Amino acid sequence: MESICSFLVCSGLFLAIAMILCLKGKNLGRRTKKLPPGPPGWPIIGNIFDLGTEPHRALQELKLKYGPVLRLRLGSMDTVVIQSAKAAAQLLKNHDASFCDRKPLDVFTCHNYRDGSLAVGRFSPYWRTVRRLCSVEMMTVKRINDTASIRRKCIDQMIRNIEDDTAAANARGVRGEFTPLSLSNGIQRTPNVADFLPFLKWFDPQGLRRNMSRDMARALKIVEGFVKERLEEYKLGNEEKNNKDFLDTLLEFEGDGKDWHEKIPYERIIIIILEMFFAGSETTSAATEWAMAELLRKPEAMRKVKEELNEVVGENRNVEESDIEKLPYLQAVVKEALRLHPSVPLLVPRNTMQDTNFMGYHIAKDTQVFVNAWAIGRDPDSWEDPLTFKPERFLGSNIDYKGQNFELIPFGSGRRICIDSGLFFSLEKIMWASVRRKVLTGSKSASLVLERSFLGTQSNLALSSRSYSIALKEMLPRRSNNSQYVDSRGYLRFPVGSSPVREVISCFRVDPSISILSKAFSSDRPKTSISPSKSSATECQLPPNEGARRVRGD
Ligand code: HEM
Repeated sequence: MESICSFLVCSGLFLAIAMILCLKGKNLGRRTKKLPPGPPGWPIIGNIFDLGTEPHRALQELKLKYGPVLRLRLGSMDTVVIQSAKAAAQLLKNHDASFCDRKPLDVFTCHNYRDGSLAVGRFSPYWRTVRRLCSVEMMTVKRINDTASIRRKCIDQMIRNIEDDTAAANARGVRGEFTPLSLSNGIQRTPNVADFLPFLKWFDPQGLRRNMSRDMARALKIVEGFVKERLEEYKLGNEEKNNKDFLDTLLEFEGDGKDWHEKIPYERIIIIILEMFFAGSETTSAATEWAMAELLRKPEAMRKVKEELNEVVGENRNVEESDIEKLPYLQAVVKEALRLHPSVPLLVPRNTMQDTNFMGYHIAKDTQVFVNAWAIGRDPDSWEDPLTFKPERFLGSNIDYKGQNFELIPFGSGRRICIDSGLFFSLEKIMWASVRRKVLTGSKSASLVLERSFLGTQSNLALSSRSYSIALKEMLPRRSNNSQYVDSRGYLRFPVGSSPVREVISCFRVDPSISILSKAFSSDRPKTSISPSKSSATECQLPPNEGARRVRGD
């Protein structure tokens, strides 16, 4: 008996010593490997507070001290931040295969969203399959061109809706707000501490998973309606064989014999379609608003845009998408706005697939990676006079945002680059078509409030009944240049007759279906002081096949 006891004690001691040695060895290993520099962190929380309320800015400041490759510990999550064009090229070109995974975030576990998602899903055979389907079946020049007239129609419809909503709000003497999809509000505006401190996941301390679950359920239900209608059409034999769209492709897909060998599950198809809505709506509207805001601040650039439009398009017709090639200044404005205000300043965080030697530093598997596209777009090493809005810098330059020029990466680069920059361009073009239209006259007006959020350039659009004004915190340090437009609160203001702000608002919703979604989301939001007007109410009660037609784009 005694010998058994001493055997157990000895074994226990031996195991404990072995474990301690093992842990020490691991730490020693980490210490002997060169890690990127970074600020010291607090116990448990690490560097969470170093991010501040505007992480892209805080990180840019840290770059001054620690250089373009920075290491942070956010709770238990090792994080690396890339902040120069050179380092981004190394990461997204030379080491893309090691960094093309996404970090699984807690809110995306709701309704198994992550399993069906392209944008936040893990790098996997499923991801490869859906990505390929998007490139081959959706984001083709032909598909985008074929749907030009639909976008035109949608924009016209939106202008009407906005007019109705504004009129209704004015009649009631209230302020109306058009808020972006709350689905992404929830995700993007607030960092989730449960991602950094996994033991908090159970408690969901900020209620983010709960809110996401609620909003996601509603969104998925709406999109499921589209899918069901299409399946009904199949049953009735009403589908148009020659005019297949992306939803048809997803429903009919039966595997590619390579990465995926079966049909895509119904639940995942719904997630993919939903994702196309919200990945493309706020990004595009934020980019549009920033471009307009910069132009409003730069009357000279605005004048040039108008002159170019008048010259190429003339007074009497709307801009067509085919005009875009002949509008180099307009294209330069779009690039310049995206340089200064990338819609997703830190891109979508990557996750390291394996231990990697990156620019002489050891980056361990499962490290989260931010690429600060915002800081890179303002880096004096890449850009002359980086803080000035100067579209001319792109005239005669080959620099583009398609992922090959790492000083300009608002759409990312590499395997996980945004699936679209062509459609965005088409939408921008439509925006400019609206710019050309005469702004409504009269005493009614609106205020456009752009607020930075966690990721930096999410915006809130608000309509009021006094005058057009724009509050751009980003621009306030430079507001003295525009004193004639600055009010006592530091808001930039523009008289109704001279401002195309209303037209920008008309572009805020990319598609009526998105409008339906966002109205569904915002209807019970406490800050929303405008209730759906007659027009939006009508829109929410679509006839049975209307939703499906809209997704397809009839
Ligand atoms: C101004 C417009 C847009 C901007 C600035 C933008 C920006 C981005 C960025 C920064 C990423 C992450 C790239 C990376 O990790 O390297 C991304 C990914 C993505 N975007 Fe966009 N985007 C825009 C429009 C759109 C549109 C219109 C759609 C769809 C219709 C879309 C769908 C997606 C999807 C599905 C992904 C995930 C790709 C993947 O992980 O494989 N985006 N976008």
